[in-house]
Amino acid sequence: MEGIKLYTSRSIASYISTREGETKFGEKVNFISNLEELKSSKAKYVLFGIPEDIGVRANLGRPGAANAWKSCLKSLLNVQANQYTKPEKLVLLGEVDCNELMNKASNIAIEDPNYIAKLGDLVKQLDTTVSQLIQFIISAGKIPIIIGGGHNNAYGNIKGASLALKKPLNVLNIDAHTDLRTTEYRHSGNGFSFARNEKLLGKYRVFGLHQNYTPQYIFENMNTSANDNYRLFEHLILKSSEQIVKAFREELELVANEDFGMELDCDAIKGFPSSAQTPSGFAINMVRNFIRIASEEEHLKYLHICEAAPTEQSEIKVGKTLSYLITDFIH
Ligand SMILES: N=CN[C@@H](CCC(=O)O)C(=O)O
Repeated sequence: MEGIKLYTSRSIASYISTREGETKFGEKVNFISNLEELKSSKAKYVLFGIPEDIGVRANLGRPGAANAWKSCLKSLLNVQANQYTKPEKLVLLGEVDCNELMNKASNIAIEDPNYIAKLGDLVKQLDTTVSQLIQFIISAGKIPIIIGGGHNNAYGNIKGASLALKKPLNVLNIDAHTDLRTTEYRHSGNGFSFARNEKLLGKYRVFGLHQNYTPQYIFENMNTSANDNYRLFEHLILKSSEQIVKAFREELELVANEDFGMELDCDAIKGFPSSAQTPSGFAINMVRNFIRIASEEEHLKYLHICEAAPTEQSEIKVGKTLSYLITDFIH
């Protein structure tokens, strides 16, 4: 398959700070030298990154999501390998090679009247690689964990999973936004619209949607849709932690009786460095609960965490948060 950079223990060695008497996550994680090896691997989960923010730029958002994967790796590989973190359950696959597409995106002048359309074409090319990779991993009987990148990659995830399973896929999305925008061009705000139009998406639920950032036409479409629905963050604000967890479990029940994908847009997390950062949202620890609860579902087919956009100052916070979420998921 083209467009994938596979990692080896050597290629990531410089990220690991070893310590005598201790074993780090990066020293115990599994690697593969070609994709076919996944089929015989004992690991249940396959982790890879998509270091791009082309879809975010095409959606006029704040770039930076391209750096989330590197921040994640730097932290994750230095987590302790112990009875709780379980690196042996994971294949560290590598990354979708986004260099060429990112360079092309940077060479499009923002004054170009077709700026967004041209970025959208690049997002479509990325969609092809992401969907092929997801289809391959799920067909091999593994659960992909995808670290974005923009939320545009939800489309590739859903398409790949749907092709592997030969049916539309349910999705639960923890997100401040629906990403059901109109479909003139591909970008990070319309991955679910494209998946819906192409009949790849089954039931779609958005958990923690922010009323301030959802256009009225999207509310109207969702209110009349048999398959799309949402729970507003504003309806959860006054609830206790137990009630919020209960609400999450209720949402999960609505999708998890069939195969489903789990999406987490980091802009749902309060004050988190992300493409559409907001001061209001779920606490990190609450999101850790959500991921752990979801991970127990037998029909869960993938986890996608996207739109984290670290700066130099916030790199450690982002990397550690993503690492917690990954280890919570594979525990
Ligand atoms: N994936 C993010 N989608 C949001 C972005 C909002 C923003 O950048 O402000 C959306 O299109 O609504």
